[in-house]
Amino acid sequence: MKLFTVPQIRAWDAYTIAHEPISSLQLMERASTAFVKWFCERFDDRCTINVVCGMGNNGGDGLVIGRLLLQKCYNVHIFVVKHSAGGSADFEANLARLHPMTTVHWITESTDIPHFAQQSLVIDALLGSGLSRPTQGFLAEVIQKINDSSATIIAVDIASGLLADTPNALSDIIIKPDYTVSFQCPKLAFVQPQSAEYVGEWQVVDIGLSAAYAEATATPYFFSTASFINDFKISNRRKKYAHKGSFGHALLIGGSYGKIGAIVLSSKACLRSGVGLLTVQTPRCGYDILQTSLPEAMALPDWHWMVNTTVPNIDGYSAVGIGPGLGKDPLTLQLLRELLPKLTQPTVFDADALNLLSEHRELLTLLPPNSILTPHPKEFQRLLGRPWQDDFDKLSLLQTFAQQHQVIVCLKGAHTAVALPNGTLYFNSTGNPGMATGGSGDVLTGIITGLLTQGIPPHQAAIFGVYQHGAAGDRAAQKCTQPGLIASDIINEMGW
Ligand SMILES: NC(=O)C1=CN([C@@H]2O[C@H](COP(=O)(O)OP(=O)(O)OC[C@H]3O[C@@H](n4cnc5c(N)ncnc54)[C@H](OP(=O)(O)O)[C@@H]3O)[C@@H](O)[C@H]2O)[C@@H](O)CC1
Ligand SMILES: Nc1ncnc2c1ncn2[C@@H]1O[C@H](COP(=O)(O)OP(=O)(O)O)[C@@H](O)[C@H]1O
Ligand SMILES: [K+]
Repeated sequence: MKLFTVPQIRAWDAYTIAHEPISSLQLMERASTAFVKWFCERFDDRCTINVVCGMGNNGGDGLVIGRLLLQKCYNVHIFVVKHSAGGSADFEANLARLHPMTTVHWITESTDIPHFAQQSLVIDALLGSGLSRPTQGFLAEVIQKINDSSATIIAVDIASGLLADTPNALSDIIIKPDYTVSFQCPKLAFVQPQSAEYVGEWQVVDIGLSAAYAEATATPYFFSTASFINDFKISNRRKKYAHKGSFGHALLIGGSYGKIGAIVLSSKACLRSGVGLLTVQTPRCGYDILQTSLPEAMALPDWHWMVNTTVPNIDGYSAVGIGPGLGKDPLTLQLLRELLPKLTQPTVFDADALNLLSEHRELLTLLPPNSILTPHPKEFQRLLGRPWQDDFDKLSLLQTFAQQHQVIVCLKGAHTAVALPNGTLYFNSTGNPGMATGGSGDVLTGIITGLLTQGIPPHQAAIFGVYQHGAAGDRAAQKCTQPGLIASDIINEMGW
């Protein structure tokens, strides 16, 4: 799914209105109907609902939502914050439609702000994507009062005061919703850690904006949904006469004394991704551990007891993964230095392989094009050599890094962002905080190395691998709960 900026979404609305054709008033009705459908599936008519509206089209949505809920016999109170002399045309039209049904409570000064009771619901329709400046005055006071209440808050389209495509100032006063129900496509802010408290649990509802516009409009941002991933057509079917040679031979290099588990986890995940053969280079202290815990893998023990030091003969391997548990010993650095110019096969760099690259930045120029790097935010900061100002700055640095080095970077975390060498970014839709546990990233390295080994092109291996890793994590969390989840559970749930 493509992610669009606010100006693009506005153009998308206008294109749909012109080409469907549909009036903007009807489009508002359609959007609000989609919201109400979502709402009624979750909340019954025993609750008290406060719809708090502004005077733009987001407020217009609020008025329609209020009317539709009244028609469904919900207990609805409608408030309008008078932040400008007149409302948008669609707001005014819907205000007129509401009058025979109920009284609208106008908020014109601080003393008009109601108390929102603990058990009630607040539908936030103050400001949407038309936010043009920070909230102030009694509008900000209303937001503060809603946030201070214990009511359940549901934002219409986007939380009032939250900027969709650019960072907010720390001092901005913004609704902190429990849920955001957004129209047609997620906003960029929804996949940034810094906006988390201003988004809550979010869901996109389809309001039937033009498919032709979406197809024709370019964007660097994508959201990897199930249907998007299915379009890759990466099959889980194996041909009847397939043999182990049909699925490639992976080489994983990693582990050091005390961190052999990391490379074992990667190895297990690599095997489960479907590779024909797997060879694992570990220091000698890892030999018995690997052979015992994973008899399916072949071991290539380094002469050194504690760390990897030897550049293996990489001829014949379909793909390479290096880093989990690797350590940063000077002898291992030497290995990496000598390995880099020899690599002709697709390669994944993770963990200490990335840290060594950060500490010896001249090595970055030796990365083969389309290599896949899988840093967590701290590792990415080390690769950059400097911190970022905010999440949007981070995204732009990520795009630039991928373009400059012609590599694929999977910046891990909730909504892992995969940056391609052409500057596009794919935000992942799967995964859960249960995966914030040691070894989860090692599993990802094994999965992506395994996909590369089977001949899947690097950009697909990265996006698909990240998606499937999160999906396996979601299945694992269903079984073990989020706190109970460990990295091995992700491996046990792998399969596509
Ligand atoms: N057909 C469509 O387009 C559809 C649109 N849809 C809905 O429309 C929403 C976007 O609507 P919108 O563009 O009218 O913007 P919205 O956020 O309601 O506010 C704009 C008003 O607020 C004002 N204002 C801004 N910032 C302010 C501040 N800090 N403090 C005070 N005032 C402030 C601003 O004033 P101005 O900047 O002009 O001075 C203007 O008067 C979108 O999120 C979705 O919910 C859906 O129905 C689907 C169909
Ligand atoms: N809150 C979260 N939501 C979704 N996925 C997460 C979350 N926290 C961590 N993950 C995933 O778990 C993995 C953690 O990787 P990493 O930090 O490298 O762990 P390790 O080094 O212990 O293997 C990443 O793939 C990341 O996307
Ligand atoms: K809103």
